[in-house]
Amino acid sequence: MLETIQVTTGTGSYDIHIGEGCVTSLLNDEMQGFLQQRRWAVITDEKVGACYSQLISHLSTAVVTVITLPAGESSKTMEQAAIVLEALAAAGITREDGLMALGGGVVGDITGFCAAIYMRGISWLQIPTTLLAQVDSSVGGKTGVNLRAGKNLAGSFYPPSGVWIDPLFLKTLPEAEFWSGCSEVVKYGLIEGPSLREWLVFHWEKIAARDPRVMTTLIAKCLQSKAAIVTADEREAGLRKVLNVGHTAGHAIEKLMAYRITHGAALREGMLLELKMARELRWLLPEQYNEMKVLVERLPVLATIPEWMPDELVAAMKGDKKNRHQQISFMLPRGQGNEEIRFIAEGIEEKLMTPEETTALLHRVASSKDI
Ligand SMILES: O=C(O)C(=O)C[C@@H](O)[C@H](O)[C@H](O)COP(=O)(O)O
Ligand SMILES: [Zn+2]
Repeated sequence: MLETIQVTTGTGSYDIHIGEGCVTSLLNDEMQGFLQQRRWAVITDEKVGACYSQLISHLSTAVVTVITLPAGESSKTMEQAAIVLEALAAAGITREDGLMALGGGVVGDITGFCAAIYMRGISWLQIPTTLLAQVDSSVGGKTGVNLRAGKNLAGSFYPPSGVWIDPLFLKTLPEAEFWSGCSEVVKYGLIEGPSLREWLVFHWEKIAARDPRVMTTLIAKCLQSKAAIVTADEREAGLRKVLNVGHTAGHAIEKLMAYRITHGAALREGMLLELKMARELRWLLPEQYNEMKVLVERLPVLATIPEWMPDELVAAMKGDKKNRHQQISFMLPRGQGNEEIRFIAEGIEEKLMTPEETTALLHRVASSKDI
């Protein structure tokens, strides 16, 4: 059984297919039909390539080359993208062919970036194998690489022509990668409100056990949320910024840790820090803050993160691409009493705080012990 969710944007529309075994069992006729439409260059990484070498060799007769990247965020660079582009040219990939990203978020981001610029743009396909990529980064068309100055600073919006999600890939995912993806899941819980949060709490044990049925529903819930947001605002002019909850602080932590920790490990700490900012501003009632914090804290601590000097955090956040007018931008939850909690881009649209006030708040929150 395949579930299909459509993403429609100004640049066209594409389908996200979710189904147990839709890739790993190679039984799905629709997927086979899709793959026969053109020749493909598969882009993967060392870990996925080693784990799924048989699958890759049987994927399709239309696969003409396999390009394998070193695993991990530290390979999401311009240098690595240049290596991929040269390999595509050497393999004779043309505009009529396509790139197939088989792997996690790093593989997807680099593949999409290369697809956007190779011969000024060729078709590409996402086959995400990690939870993080399945619930988040494979959808929405954000592609890119990191620069020394910060995370995802070079890239483009370049949607794939299709996304095929097989929850059975999660069976072989290392524990740390699994929980990294769960950080993005919890992020949807914060954005979507109490009903998704209650669903997550109720199913937490089954999620932790990677129950395939529950994981399929979970992925669909997250992507229904993301598809609606991206359909309404592909280019992140407004609404889409909500997907960056916890990310201003999270990206700064990743950068300060030289990308040696997972995105989800940093996101967990980033969400806690940003929730705390909202509490300090009294934008959340104590019980609202607690309910959200307790959900984030269900995630295991995935990395020992040093206690950052607030100055270092502020300096790292100053490079965030969401910033405007010297102002660090955060997506903070705001709710009063029984009012629905909504996220606002602090300091930008509503001009709620001056840059100095934001920095002072960050100092207060980052230097207090109970982050
Ligand atoms: O799709 C989006 O939009 C997101 O912000 C999803 C994030 O979870 C993801 O980490 C994204 O890559 C962050 O993008 P950036 O624009 O903040 O670099
Ligand atoms: Zn993210």
